[in-house]
Amino acid sequence: MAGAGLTPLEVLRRLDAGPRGLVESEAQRRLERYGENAVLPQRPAAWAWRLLGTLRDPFTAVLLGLGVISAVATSWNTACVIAVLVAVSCVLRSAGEYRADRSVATLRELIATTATVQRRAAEESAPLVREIPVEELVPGDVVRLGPGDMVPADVRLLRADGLAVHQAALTGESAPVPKRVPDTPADLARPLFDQPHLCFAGSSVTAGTATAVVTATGPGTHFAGAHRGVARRRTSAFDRSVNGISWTLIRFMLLAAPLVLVVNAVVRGRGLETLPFAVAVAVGLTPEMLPVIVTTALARGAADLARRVGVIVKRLPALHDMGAIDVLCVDKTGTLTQDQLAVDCYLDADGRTDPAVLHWAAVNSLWTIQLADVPAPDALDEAILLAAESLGDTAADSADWVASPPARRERTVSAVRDPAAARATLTDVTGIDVIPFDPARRLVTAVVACPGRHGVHTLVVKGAVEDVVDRCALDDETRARVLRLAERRAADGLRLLAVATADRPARARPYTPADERGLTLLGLVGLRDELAVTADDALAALARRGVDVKVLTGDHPGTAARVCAELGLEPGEIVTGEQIDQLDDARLAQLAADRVVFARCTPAHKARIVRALRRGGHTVGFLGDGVNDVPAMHAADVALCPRDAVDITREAADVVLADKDLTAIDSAVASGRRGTGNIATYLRIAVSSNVGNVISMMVAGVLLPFLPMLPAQVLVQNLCFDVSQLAFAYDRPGAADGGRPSVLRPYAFSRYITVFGLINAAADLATFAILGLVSGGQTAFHSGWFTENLITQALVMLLLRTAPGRVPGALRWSTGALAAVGLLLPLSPLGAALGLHALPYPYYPLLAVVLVAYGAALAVARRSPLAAANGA
Ligand SMILES: Nc1ncnc2c1ncn2[C@@H]1O[C@H](COP(=O)(O)OP(=O)(O)OP(=O)(O)O)[C@@H](O)[C@H]1O
Ligand SMILES: [Mg+2]
Repeated sequence: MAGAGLTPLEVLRRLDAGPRGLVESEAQRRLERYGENAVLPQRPAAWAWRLLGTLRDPFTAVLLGLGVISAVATSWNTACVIAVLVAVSCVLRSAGEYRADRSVATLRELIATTATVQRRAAEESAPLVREIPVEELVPGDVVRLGPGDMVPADVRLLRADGLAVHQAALTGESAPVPKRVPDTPADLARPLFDQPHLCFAGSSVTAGTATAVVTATGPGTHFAGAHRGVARRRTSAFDRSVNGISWTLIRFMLLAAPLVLVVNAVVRGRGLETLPFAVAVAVGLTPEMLPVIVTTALARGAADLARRVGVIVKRLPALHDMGAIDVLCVDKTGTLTQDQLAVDCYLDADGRTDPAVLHWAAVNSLWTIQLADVPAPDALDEAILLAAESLGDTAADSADWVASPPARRERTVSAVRDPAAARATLTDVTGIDVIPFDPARRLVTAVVACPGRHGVHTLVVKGAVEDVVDRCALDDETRARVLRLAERRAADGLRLLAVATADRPARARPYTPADERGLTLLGLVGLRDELAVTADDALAALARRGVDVKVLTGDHPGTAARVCAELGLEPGEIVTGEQIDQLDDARLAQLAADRVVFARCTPAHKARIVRALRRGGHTVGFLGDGVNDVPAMHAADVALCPRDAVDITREAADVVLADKDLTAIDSAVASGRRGTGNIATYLRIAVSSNVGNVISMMVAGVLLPFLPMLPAQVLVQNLCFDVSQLAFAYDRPGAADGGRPSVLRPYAFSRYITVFGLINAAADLATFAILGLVSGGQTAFHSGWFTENLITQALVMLLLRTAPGRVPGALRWSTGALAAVGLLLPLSPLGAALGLHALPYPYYPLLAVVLVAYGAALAVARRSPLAAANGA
């Protein structure tokens, strides 16, 4: 890190920067030099880079390998055709990706994380403070930090005021660490992350403000260093299916080519002259358009989602995974509910209304917000303060804690019907310390000094009922009574908090969770949260699609059950975090699959449940909005969040819902399934006909005294197939495909391609027989087979798509063109160049007979159980 032991001025000088900020033109130069400030650099926008990026997939690598072999064997025709194939594939893919990027770009801006930077228009201009996308930060930039910001790069503080940062992503330490500009030169003996004047990318500001100079950006940051080479997430559903099948095919192809060589050598005594032919067969067997189809199908889906329902797909494979999910786990507040809480009741331990309970809850809320300097006040604390205000507590005036939307304010005021209970104002008490909320402890404690009580500190604790009650000095009977009361109110759908206090001798030492003991219980505060408007429709739609919804919440089991019931989701028996702790992974996997609601979950529980479900063979999505959902989001196949989720949650999400509407999830699932359906159709059809062709080429190679097709012919035919099959990216898969999760199942897939590959080979062999009858010559044989192959391919494309009914335009055109090329190319000069020529007339009616028989065989086989589980 630049300048750990230097004074701020020395650091600025080293970075060739000043406290007034960089000049814009210089910042631009540095951006070009250092690149974007992104840990995983965004896909470069330049065309050349895009094209290079598309060379990385396995099929292209295999094709290039085969091209090199052909060039070495001086088979220039083959090498040229392969080069054309690679070029077509790369151009089409990058065009698809580019279109997809463009369509989400505007939406992406809505959710972009920004940094507050201080820059100057020219050398002598006054500094201007403005927001820029984090990616545009450069070393030497002067940035401002405030509560809730992600630290945008590695920075060195120039000024700091009460700054505390959360650096768990770097150190695993969950408590915020204070940061300041030291008066004396820094103590270099301390570990880097403990240096008080340095903050690092990957951490977030929990309190205070600062001005700092950027010392390193993007790949140069410590965060990037720590995460280099570490996969961000485990293999997703996409990797498992599409990539899995790709590799199976590549292995198959690598076997087939040597087999062709060996068979020809053994049976016909041919030597290395069959090498170009073997290479061509290998190329023919590769579904090299798969990456193009995948990109085009998914990019079209993503663009359509962005335009129609405001869904941002951050990485394309996530859309495939959306189509594959069969379980969607959701957090409750802010997803199923609106997170617009309003106080409904405040009760003492006996269930009687007691304003003192609300008062102390408000003391806790006020000082939590003030002292912990939380980024954005919790909706829960806002609601409590508003309710207290309407009771006469003057919190809102004296402490500008938050500006609330008027609608929320009104609802709260009308909910509190006891204005006579005005109490001592909140600000009479003075905040001393706070032990911030922690989703594992489920408590927050404010330590305050009350007027007129010298030498006494009062701990005010509020949190989940069970956790607060556990820390109170209560007899068993009272304890049971309070828990029963909580259960009754939770069953009404209220979100409940218990409030307790304790007096302690005043002290200077900071307070810790160990002090939260021997409390006096005051009572409960109940809050109501409206259900999200479209949540019930969304759940019903997902159920129709065969996606199980599970609720993973930190809330009370009763509250969770009630919310589910109101949304039409049968809650069944509820599992609690405590029960989860008793289970080993296997039992948890079983339980997680069977049950619907999991309450009192810590972030770790949520992640464990997701992992258990995945281990049980499910493809899992997780929709969450809070910091406490991030571990589960990382564990899931695909992570979703609403647009107003906190920065780091949006960071973790693959799919962001820009509108409040949860039914957008259903659209995303449908779109994912459509994309996957098209990919599956392509794979089934392309691979089964390729397999058929290889079988017939092997057989023909053995039977004939000449090569059954010249290498260039194999490749041109393959190029025609590939181009026509691109139409599948635009197909509408059958309605049935939308009703269940779309996963490519390798076993069903292999069976399918074997059956249809054999039918295809049978048609080819029938053609050979006819060709043998009509004319025996090598050129006639090549031409006849070429025509037959292209037409059968067009037939297969029409007959084996999953969707019944109308054939979309793109497919009609491409199959028509394919058949026309098959019939006409041998008649053209280009055909002559490839060694093809017109066929004798008697051939055509015979060919028609073969084609009709082939079409009938396909139609029958399609209805058989062999094609039923068709691999998608
Ligand atoms: N600001 C707060 N002060 C005190 N207690 C809180 C606060 N926020 C949450 N709690 C308690 O902690 C529990 C867990 O809350 P948390 O927000 O971690 O759970 P969650 O899983 O996000 O819940 P949800 O599904 O409702 O979003 C809540 O049920 C509540 O009892
Ligand atoms: Mg939550």
